[in-house]
Amino acid sequence: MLEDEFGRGLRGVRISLTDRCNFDCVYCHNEGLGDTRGPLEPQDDEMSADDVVRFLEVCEEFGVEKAKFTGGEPMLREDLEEIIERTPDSIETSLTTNGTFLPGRAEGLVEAGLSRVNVSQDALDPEAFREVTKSNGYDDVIEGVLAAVDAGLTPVKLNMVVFEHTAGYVPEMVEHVAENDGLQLQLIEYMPELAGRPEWAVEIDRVHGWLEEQADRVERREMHGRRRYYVGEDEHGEGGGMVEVVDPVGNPDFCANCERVRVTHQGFLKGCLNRNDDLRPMGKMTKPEIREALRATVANRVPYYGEYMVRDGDGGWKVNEKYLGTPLASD
Ligand SMILES: Nc1nc2c(ncn2[C@@H]2O[C@H](COP(=O)(O)OP(=O)(O)OP(=O)(O)O)[C@@H](O)[C@H]2O)c(=O)[nH]1
Ligand SMILES: C[S@@+](CC[C@H](N)C(=O)[O-])C[C@H]1O[C@@H](n2cnc3c(N)ncnc32)[C@H](O)[C@@H]1O
Ligand code: SF4
Ligand code: SF4
Repeated sequence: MLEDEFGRGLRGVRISLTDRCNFDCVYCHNEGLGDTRGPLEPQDDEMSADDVVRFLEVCEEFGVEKAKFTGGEPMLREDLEEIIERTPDSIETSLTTNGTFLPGRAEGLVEAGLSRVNVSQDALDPEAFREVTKSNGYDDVIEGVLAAVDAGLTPVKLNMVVFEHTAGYVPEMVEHVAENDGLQLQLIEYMPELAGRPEWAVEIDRVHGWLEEQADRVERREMHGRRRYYVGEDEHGEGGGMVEVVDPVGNPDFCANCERVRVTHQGFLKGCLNRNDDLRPMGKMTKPEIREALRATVANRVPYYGEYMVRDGDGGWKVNEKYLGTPLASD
């Protein structure tokens, strides 16, 4: 396994298949790549299925265990099923989607080899949903979640960004997953680093505190050291639901356990979600070139909080002087 100098191995890759999207969520960081608005038709700059598969075959050589397909909206790619089908068998595939295109395609994704899916659902109320996503897709999303559960893409994780607009809906979303088999909830701390609007953030510690009171038990996941709360279980520890908190903002522990690199829709390797100064092109490269680019990306990865960003003495964060103006070790 490839490893960086902080002892973080490379276990997973997150591949953005497009930056196009049929929603316009007010909080969207688009995996660090700017605006999702624009034409919905396929664009020439997107990696082809061949490019993605060639990269995944190199990942297999290095023992990468998991691939996450994301975007933009990855289901706008008509060749998503083909990409999943051609992913090497040793790599587990999952998808993060807004869910609108799952009805009618969920079973095909299973047949292609997809293991599970995360669906973004920020509220159980159509009006609140419309306000956050700037779309009328609520019914399609609900139908999409059901289609995913029926097709066996379980556990289906509902992704909810917790910020000013949605914080009030947390209790009912927790109840919703506790009452419905096959669903789990992922509460994602609002990340202002790329999206701006820091005033929308809510204190994630208050969410942890509330969940601790509700939970029958709490576990820590190896990935990012994320906490998982189990709620509504019966006396035998069965039933109920699982709620995972994704709390990366200003969290050095989260970054210390981050074992993934990203790929942009244009085929650039990216060592950290929050940085765009470490991109390495890979799109049309040969396998030996991809191997070298991947080695270099991993070798140059540094934990964002706690290493690239350090405390500024006023309770905030500043770029570690060590990395100011340092050209990336090449390639
Ligand atoms: N800063 C940061 N945020 C992350 C990271 N991983 C996930 N997130 C946040 O969590 C969101 C949802 O992640 P998902 O794509 O659903 O998947 P995941 O939670 O990483 O993976 P699984 O739980 O294994 O499905 C991302 O879009 C980010 O906002 C990470 O490594 N760093
Ligand atoms: C960028 S979207 C791409 C996949 C797909 N379109 C979707 O919405 O699921 C991936 C995830 O990032 C989350 N996300 C987007 N912007 C965010 C932000 N500023 N803070 C925290 N999470 C964010 C979304 O809620 C979604 O779950
Ligand atoms: S659906 Fe996903 S990619 Fe599209 S705007 Fe919302 S968070 Fe961003
Ligand atoms: S180093 Fe930290 S901020 Fe960067 S991708 Fe990993 S967990 Fe996210």
